[in-house]
Amino acid sequence: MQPKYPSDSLTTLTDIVLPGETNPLNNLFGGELLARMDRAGSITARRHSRRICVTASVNHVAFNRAIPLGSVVTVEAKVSRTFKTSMEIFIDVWIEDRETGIKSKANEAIYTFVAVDETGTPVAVPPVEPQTELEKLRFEAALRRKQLSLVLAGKMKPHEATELKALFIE
Ligand SMILES: CC(=O)SCCNC(=O)CCNC(=O)[C@H](O)C(C)(C)COP(=O)(O)OP(=O)(O)OC[C@H]1O[C@@H](n2cnc3c(N)ncnc32)[C@H](O)[C@@H]1OP(=O)(O)O
Repeated sequence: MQPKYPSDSLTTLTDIVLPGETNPLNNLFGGELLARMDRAGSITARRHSRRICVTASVNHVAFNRAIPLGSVVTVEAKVSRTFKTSMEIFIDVWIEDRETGIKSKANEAIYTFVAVDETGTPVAVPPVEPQTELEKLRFEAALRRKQLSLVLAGKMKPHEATELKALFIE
């Protein structure tokens, strides 16, 4: 299969935070942000693979900054690495200052999607070729994140997670 660039399937969703989407502190509810990230990530996975894609795992989420009511929130989803049938999608979340328009990073997350056929059976996806320095860094680290996710899900034995183990051995 022909490799694709991360920019080929980049998805950017911009939306405002409405009163029904906030917690008692008037900040964006975490579950609402997870849903927005899942939507953006699944569109990226579908654009990359041109297949039906399902969320296999949420590997990491960092709610670093609260997002206040009325904020304009941009969710950016990019393929960071592909394996056989799965795709790691990196999500960056930005909020935009109302007066200056300057965007600052609020949160990030890493999701895994799997491409499937009409019966739900996993199918192969095209490789991804990172271009920028950040894309290359995220690509390099993705295998150990996959191994960690599989170990935590009980789908890989810890001793098989060679890339992950190498992190802890000088
Ligand atoms: C967009 C949405 O919200 S969809 C709705 C929510 N999601 C769902 O309903 C998905 C339900 N789950 C499923 O359908 C299945 O468990 C699947 C398709 C995700 C995986 O099916 P499995 O039978 O486990 O297939 P299999 O073992 O071949 O794994 C398929 C790939 O997923 C990867 N995978 C499975 N679980 C995980 C996990 N927890 N973390 C990382 N990767 C995983 C496997 O490593 C494999 O990757 P590879 O082919 O690239 O090496």
